[in-house]
Amino acid sequence: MASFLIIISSVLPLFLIFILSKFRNPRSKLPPAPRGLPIIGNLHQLDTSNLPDHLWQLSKRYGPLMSLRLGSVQTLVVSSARMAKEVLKTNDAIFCSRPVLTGQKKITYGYKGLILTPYNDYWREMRKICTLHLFTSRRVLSFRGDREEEVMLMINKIKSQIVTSSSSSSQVVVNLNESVMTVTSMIICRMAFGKRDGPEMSRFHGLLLECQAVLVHFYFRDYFPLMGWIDHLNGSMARLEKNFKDMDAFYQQLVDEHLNSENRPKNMQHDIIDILLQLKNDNSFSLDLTFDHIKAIVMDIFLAGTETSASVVVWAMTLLIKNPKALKRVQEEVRNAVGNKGKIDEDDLPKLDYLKAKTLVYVNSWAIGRDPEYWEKPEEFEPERFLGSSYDYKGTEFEFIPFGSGRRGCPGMSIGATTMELILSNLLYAFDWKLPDGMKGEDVDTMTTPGLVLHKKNVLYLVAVDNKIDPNN
Ligand code: HEM
Repeated sequence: MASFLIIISSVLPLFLIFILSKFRNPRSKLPPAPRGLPIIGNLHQLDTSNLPDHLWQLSKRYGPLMSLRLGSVQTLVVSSARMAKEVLKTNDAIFCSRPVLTGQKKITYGYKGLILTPYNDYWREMRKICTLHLFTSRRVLSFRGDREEEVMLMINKIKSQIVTSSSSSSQVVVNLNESVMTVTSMIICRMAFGKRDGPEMSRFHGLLLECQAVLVHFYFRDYFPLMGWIDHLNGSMARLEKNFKDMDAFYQQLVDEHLNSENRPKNMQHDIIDILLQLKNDNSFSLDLTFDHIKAIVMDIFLAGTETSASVVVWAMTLLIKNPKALKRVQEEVRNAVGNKGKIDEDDLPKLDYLKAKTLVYVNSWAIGRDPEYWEKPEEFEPERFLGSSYDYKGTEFEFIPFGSGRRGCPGMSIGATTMELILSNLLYAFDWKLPDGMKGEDVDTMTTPGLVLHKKNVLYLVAVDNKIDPNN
């Protein structure tokens, strides 16, 4: 049996969607399901404009374990903490694999990475390599300077826009999605290959966006095996091939630069490509690391690490601007914690209890996070519920699993959590935030777009008002 967490969602640890074997026994008993059509099953019934909400509504009718048929693929949808525990803990070994899908197979060099790789001996060895060498606390700490520097660059950029804008009121409208996405991808670029600037980097960001699109694209062959020819006819396969070739050429160039690194000072040779090249030379694992493995892991880190953290911050700002009381409280906390220091650094984060309770609450907004068996007033934005409570997000409490759980749980949790807290706290520290003229809190929507990460559908534009604290203090 294969399983797959379709939505690596920083925002909505909501529905665990598991794809069962395409070749299951047709007489086996499946959980309740909406009635589907021959051949396409339930595909036509899925409202992808807000899939989590739609699945949640369906789960109220068909139960916390519901089955859906997507073409020839039988799928289970898990929508309660109790069922999540059954799947992720009791039956973790059965459900921790991933399905083989066209876009993912191609982009991951035939599953040479970690995230999308089916559960097998290869995955186990790869997970060991990553856990022992890429995601240790020492390694997370070694990238601290990169994170802090990039966050301050973002804050300074917004400040400079305020200065250069013609407005006399020290404020500017900020596209939060863009600002936050830029800072998270710069942090990951520096971690992964030690640089952030240059014309090839802006091309890379375009390629990465296209890569995410081809990954979640609907390929007929995945759901209707006899109709794979349509993927050629409609250009999907050519588009996938092109993106793979472009990404591969970009990564190969980086690997080559790292191999010819006489010009790079030794103390700068600590990015992920350096580490992987070193491991390749050491030859101390049962699998022979090739350049394709290295490129697949770098790909994973981009796919797993960029949009997740960015999306969390955008959702957090969305909920805060809709809840002025919570916004005021969290800003007071952040500013009281550091006074006039000028910025929040990573040493300050442990002091920010309310900020953490806030970043916890938004990941808690759908299905499992709305399970009335576990949560009082589950749909209300109440960061206070996490204050002084023992909830953590490490996957041991099944009513709350933003980073997944079990053997496939997120190994980048610590990097992800630190990055999002650092960005959010500095945005709240440096600026007062308000809605653009004429808008009210209720006008800010919470619609989502489906994908590897569940993003806010419409861009969040907010007005940043300079709080006159000098970040370069
Ligand atoms: C707020 C940020 C993040 C969130 C919410 C998040 C969430 C998740 C989730 C839900 C999973 C799937 C777990 C499962 O299948 O049970 C996952 C897997 C993964 N994440 Fe993260 N993640 C974040 C940041 C990061 C970062 C920064 C990195 C790396 C630098 C990373 C690397 C990975 C990898 C490699 C996997 C695959 C693990 C495997 O399949 O064995 N994540 N993440």
